[in-house]
Amino acid sequence: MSFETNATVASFGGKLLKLSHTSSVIGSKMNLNLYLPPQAAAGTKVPWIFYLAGLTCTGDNGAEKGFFQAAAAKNGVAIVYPDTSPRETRYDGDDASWDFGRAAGFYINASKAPWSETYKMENYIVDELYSALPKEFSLDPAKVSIMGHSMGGHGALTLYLKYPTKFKSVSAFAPISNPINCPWGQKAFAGYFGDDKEDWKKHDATELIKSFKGNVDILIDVGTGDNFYKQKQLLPENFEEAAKAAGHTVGPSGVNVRYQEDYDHSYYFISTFSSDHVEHHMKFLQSQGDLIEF
Ligand SMILES: N[C@@H](CCC(=O)N[C@@H](CSC=O)C(=O)NCC(=O)O)C(=O)O
Repeated sequence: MSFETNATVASFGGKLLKLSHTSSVIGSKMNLNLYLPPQAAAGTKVPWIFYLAGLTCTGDNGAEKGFFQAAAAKNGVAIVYPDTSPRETRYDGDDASWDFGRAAGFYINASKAPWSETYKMENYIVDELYSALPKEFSLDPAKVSIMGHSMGGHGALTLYLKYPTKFKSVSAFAPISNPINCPWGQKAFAGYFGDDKEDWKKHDATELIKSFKGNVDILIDVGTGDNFYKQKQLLPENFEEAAKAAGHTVGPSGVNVRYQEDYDHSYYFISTFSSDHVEHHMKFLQSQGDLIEF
């Protein structure tokens, strides 16, 4: 597979590539952004982090408003910003609401028709992009981490917990932490999987942490002024409680949920803490080359 580079934008000494490709998993064209830090220019294979965006987003939201590039350039790490759903194949009702269908792919492989034909964002991330990107760009195939926001935070947590050997570390901003028990998740899972709630549990971070045996050094930030948190769409406490009951450490160096006073759900919140998240991942992704200060 090859990626087409539609634009190259200079950013913090590195380059943001606006890419498209024909996805064999999704079955149509997909767009994404890839930030390559200055250290990648010399051909050094740098570590990289997926940033999974939330409902209504494309790969542009995080790249334009997350402020990840400053910390990524300093630490010599690349950031991949995929899209949030298939775009070209259209189904009845895919635009009927902003929390299901287009731009709401939930990073799962749908099992219910018609979504099951193309809504395979899980395989798109963990198989296709995971293996194709390092073949074409200066990325180390063995040093990959994952983070995300809201629906993308659910994606990051669940993909890490499902595929712990693929990702060195995970973090999340305001993640949907227990989708089977919140309105967003219940709507999406009923639509993409049908009514078997036992099946839903396989895609729920709070359920997955109960039987997870690996490393749980997970950074999560949640704003106390986040309206979606107040409306109980995020439920981070359920994730903490399940982790604790399963014997995992809750707190620094464990499941570390930081409740950030007054912050909301927006990219003002994400950009405030984005460098903390890059630094968190760098504990697990050995830094390449010297730090660069801007
Ligand atoms: N249209 C909605 C608000 C949608 C929204 O807030 N989306 C968030 C992610 S929510 C969970 O996944 C987002 O990241 N938006 C893009 C942005 O750039 O802020 C409404 O009307 O409430």
